[in-house]
Amino acid sequence: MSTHIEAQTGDIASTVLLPGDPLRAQYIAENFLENPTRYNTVRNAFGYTGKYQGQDVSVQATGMGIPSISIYATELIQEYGVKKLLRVGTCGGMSPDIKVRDVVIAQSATTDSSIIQNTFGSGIYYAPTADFSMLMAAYQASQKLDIPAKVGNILSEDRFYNDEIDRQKLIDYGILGSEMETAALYLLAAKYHVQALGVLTISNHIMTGEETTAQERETSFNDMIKVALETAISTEQ
Ligand SMILES: O=P(O)(O)O[C@H]1O[C@H](CO)[C@@H](O)[C@H]1O
Ligand SMILES: O=c1cc[nH]c(=O)[nH]1
Repeated sequence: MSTHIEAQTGDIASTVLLPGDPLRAQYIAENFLENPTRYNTVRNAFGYTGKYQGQDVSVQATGMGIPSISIYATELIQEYGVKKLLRVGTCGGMSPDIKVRDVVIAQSATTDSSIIQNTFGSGIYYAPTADFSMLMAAYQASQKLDIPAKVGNILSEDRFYNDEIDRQKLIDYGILGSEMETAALYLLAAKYHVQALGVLTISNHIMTGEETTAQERETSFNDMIKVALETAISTEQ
């Protein structure tokens, strides 16, 4: 048992999918995993372990934002020996090349969070980066499944409501979209020498105001989940 997860040692697989939303964790467990068992209800941050294609996979809700995912990622790695962490989250499109329902694989995660400065001090602008073997596996999985995926730099923003940020400049420098956790996940994976990747689905477009319907969200969420699960099992030792 860790501070925020009530699982026993061995209850959590070495590969874990990480949605922000606890109900998405439940949806993934109930619709994609065989024989899922729930190992965590602390704070309703549901966690499940089941089998996908015969291999153990867990799914743990992380909540919203860098402070919250940092708690779950740290406890999963340090207390439960998790080695592969796959965020499955929603993302607001920013680039004109990105459309709602697209799947985005986060090659790197720019951030306005103070975690970089708090970790390295001033003067170092560390670039949180995905694990290359997982990135490659996710891209190959998306091709195999015929789910087009865009790969690139995303923004992990500290604030959902943020009027001050210069979004156009970030778009000009190649940022595809904005979410709120991946930079911390990549930073912690580097710190603890484990592997991490963010696979995201574009739920809305921040610049155009376009939204997805509930049905479209379900389909595009399923695409993201399939890519993440295929990545989980293809990179399992
Ligand atoms: O859909 P999830 O995984 O929660 O991710 C995105 O949605 C939340 C904001 O609505 C933030 O957590 C953001 O990163
Ligand atoms: O952080 C997020 C996630 C989804 N959509 C947004 O606009 N922002």
